[in-house]
Amino acid sequence: MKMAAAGEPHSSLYDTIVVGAGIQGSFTAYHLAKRGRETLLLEQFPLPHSRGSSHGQSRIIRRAYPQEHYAQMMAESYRLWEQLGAEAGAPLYRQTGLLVLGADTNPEFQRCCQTLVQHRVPGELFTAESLPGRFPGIRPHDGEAAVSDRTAGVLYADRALRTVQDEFRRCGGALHDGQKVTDIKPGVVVTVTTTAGVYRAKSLVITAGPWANKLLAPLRLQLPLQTLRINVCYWKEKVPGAYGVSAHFPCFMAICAPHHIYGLPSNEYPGLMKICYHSGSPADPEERDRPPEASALPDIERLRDFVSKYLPGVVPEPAVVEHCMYTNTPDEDFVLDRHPEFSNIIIGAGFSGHGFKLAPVVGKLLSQLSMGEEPSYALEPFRIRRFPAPPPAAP
Ligand SMILES: Cc1cc2nc3c(=O)[nH]c(=O)nc-3n(C[C@H](O)[C@H](O)[C@H](O)COP(=O)(O)OP(=O)(O)OC[C@H]3O[C@@H](n4cnc5c(N)ncnc54)[C@H](O)[C@@H]3O)c2cc1C
Ligand SMILES: O=C(O)[C@@H]1CCCC=N1
Repeated sequence: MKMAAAGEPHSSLYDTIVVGAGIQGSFTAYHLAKRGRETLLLEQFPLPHSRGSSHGQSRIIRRAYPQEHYAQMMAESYRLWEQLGAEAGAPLYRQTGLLVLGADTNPEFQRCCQTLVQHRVPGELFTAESLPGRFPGIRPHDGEAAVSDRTAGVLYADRALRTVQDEFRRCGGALHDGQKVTDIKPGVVVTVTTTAGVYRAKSLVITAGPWANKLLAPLRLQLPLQTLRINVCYWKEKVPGAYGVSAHFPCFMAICAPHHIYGLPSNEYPGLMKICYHSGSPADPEERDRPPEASALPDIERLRDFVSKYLPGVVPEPAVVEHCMYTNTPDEDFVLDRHPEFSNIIIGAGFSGHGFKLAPVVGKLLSQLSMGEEPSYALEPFRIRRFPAPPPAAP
C-alpha cells in the first residue's frame, strides 16, 4: 500500500476521502483502511474537540430497541466493539445492564420487550411492585413496568473515538485534522479543497454531523435535518456511589412524552449520575456556545421533576451541565445513502442522538457503499428518498 507521511503532500489519487472525524467518519475510515483502501480522513478542528456530537466520556450501548432494524444491527455492533477493544488492548465498554421504563400499555415499551425476546437478549420483566425490590433506587409509578437488557452498558466514548482513529492510522490511513473542507467538486474523481490543500479521490464519504447540510448545499442537496443543542446534565447522589457502577446500578431509558429521559450510573464524575433529556433547543453548530434564552430550557425543568419523582436518592438540581449536538431527522432514523445525483458521494447523517453504539456497523455500511459493494443490511429505513421532496425554490 502506498503511504504518505503525516503532513506530506499527497499528489496522487486516494480511493476514498472521508469528511468529518466524529465517531461515524472515523469508523468508516477504519473499515476502509482495514480493507486496504487508501483513505484520507479530514477533520476541521484540531483533535480531540468538543464541538460536535462524539465527545464526552460515556454513551449507552443497548440491544433494547423498539425498531427491529436497529436491534438486528446491534448484534454485529457489539462484536465489532469487542474486536476493536481487543485490537487496541483496551476495553471500550462496561456492562451495566439497562432498564427500559414505561407504562406497561405503551406501544414503544411493548415493542422493546418484543425485540428483546425475539433476539433472545437476556433480561427480566418487572412490575411497578417488583422493581424496587431489585433496584431500590428507582421508584416507578402505578401502571408502569420495566424490562431489563442485561447486555447493555456504557461505552467509554472519548477512549473509543481515540482508539478507532489510532487503529485507522495503524492500518495505513491518513488523518489530517485542523483542515476544514471548503469546497467539493463532484465527478468521476472528486476534488476536495480544504483550508490547507487540495485532494482527489475516487469516492467521498460525508459524515459531518451537525454541519452536514452546510457541506451538502453546494452539492444541490438539503436534508430535513434539525440541529439541537443538548444539555448534558450530571446530578449529585445523596449517598455517593448509591447509583454507581460499583453498586451495579444500571443505565435506564424512561419512555416519556414528548421525549425520553435516560440515565447512566455514576462513574465518570464520582458521586454524579448522568441524567439527560433526549432533546434540546434548535441551534446552528456555529452558535453552539451561545446559551439559549432561559425560557427555552424546559428540558432541565422536566429533568428536575423526573429526578424528584423517580430517583429519591438523587438531588433534583443539576450539579454540572455540559453540551453536545444532536442532528435529528423527522423520523429519527439515520441517513445512510448515496447522493441522488453523484453516486460516488456517500452520506452518513442524521444520527438523531442514538448513533454512537451503532457506529461500527454504520462505518461498515458507509465503507461498503463507497466501495460499490452490496451493503450487508437492507438500507430502506435510511434512504434519502423516504423524505418528501422539498418544494421548488421560488422563481
Ligand atoms: C448528549 C449526547 C448523548 C448521546 N448519547 C448517546 C448514547 O447514549 N448512545 C448512543 O448510541 N448515541 C448517543 N448519542 C449520539 C451519538 O453521540 C451521535 O449520534 C454520534 O456521535 C454522531 O457522530 P457523527 O460522527 O455523525 O457526528 P460528529 O461527532 O459531530 O462528527 C462530525 C465531524 O465532522 C466534522 N466536520 C464538519 N464539517 C466539516 C468540514 N467542513 N470539514 C472537515 N470536518 C468537518 C466536525 O468537526 C465533526 O468532528 C448522544 C449524543 C449526544 C450529543
Ligand atoms: O441511544 C441511547 O441509548 C441514548 C439513550 C436513549 C435516548 C438516546 N440516546
